[in-house]
Formats: sequence, structure tokens, C-alpha cells
Amino acid sequence: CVLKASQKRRPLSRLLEQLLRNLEKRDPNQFFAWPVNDNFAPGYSTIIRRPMDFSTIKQKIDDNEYKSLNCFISDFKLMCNNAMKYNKPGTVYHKAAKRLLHIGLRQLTPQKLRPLGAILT
Ligand SMILES: COc1ccc(C(=O)NC2CCC2)cc1-c1cc(C(C)=O)n2cccnc12
Repeated sequence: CVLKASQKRRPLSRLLEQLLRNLEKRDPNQFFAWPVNDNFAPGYSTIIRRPMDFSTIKQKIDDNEYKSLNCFISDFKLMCNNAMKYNKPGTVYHKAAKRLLHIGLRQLTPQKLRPLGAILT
């Protein structure tokens, strides 16, 4: 079927959506799926100045706000670092963030991304 202009995804958006899906799989408890709620995380919005989560990243992809892969990677790092800042080491969230950051960045290395073609140039 012929894709309508509105359905035609920009190559970068298609790549970022694929990378996002792979990262989300590494968050089975969905701790990073939605914005952190101050009711469950006392003082969160005063401690974390720039909150970030997977649903916000998805919305930014859909709104074509990412102009490069690096901007996408920066938001992923921000999301993980926020969790390691707010949550004390040893907590389930700090450990999940540290693990997610490590696994995620390993998926986002040039060696892993090169097979996806010249889109990144
Ligand atoms: C979208 O955020 C969440 C969604 C669900 C849960 C959750 O199911 N927590 C249960 C595990 C023990 C209660 C936790 C969180 C959560 C993430 C976070 C992060 C990412 O800092 N957080 C911090 C303090 C308290 N709760 C959370």
C-alpha cells in the first residue's frame, strides 16, 4: 500500500523508535516508562530539574524534536542519571538505572549502529 505523506516516517525517527523499543525491553518493571510522580518520590521535582522518561522520549521522536542520534542518547543518559541522583545507591531504582545505562550505551556504540547504515552520517 502506498504510505500517505503523514504516515511516511523520517529515517531518523524510524531508527530512534527501533532503538527506543530495544531500550524499553531492558526496563521490565517499567520504572522508566512514565514520568516519576512526586507522590511516590518525595521532593523529586525539586531535586531533578530536567525529568526524563521513555514516554517523553517517544513523544519527542513523534514530534521530530531529535535532530540527531546524539540528542536521543543525551536524553537516555539524562533519564538514567536522574535516577542515580535522586535514588540512593543500593535502592532498586539506583541499581536499575545503573544497569540500564550500561546496557543501553552498549547498544548505542558505533559498532552496533554502523550496520544500520549511512543514516547516521
Ligand atoms: C514511573 O516510575 C515508577 C513506576 C512504578 C514504580 C513501581 O512499580 N515501584 C514498585 C517497586 C516497589 C514499588 C516505580 C516508579 C519509580 C521510578 C523511579 C525513578 C526512575 O526514580 N522512582 C523513584 C522513586 C519511587 N518510585 C519510582
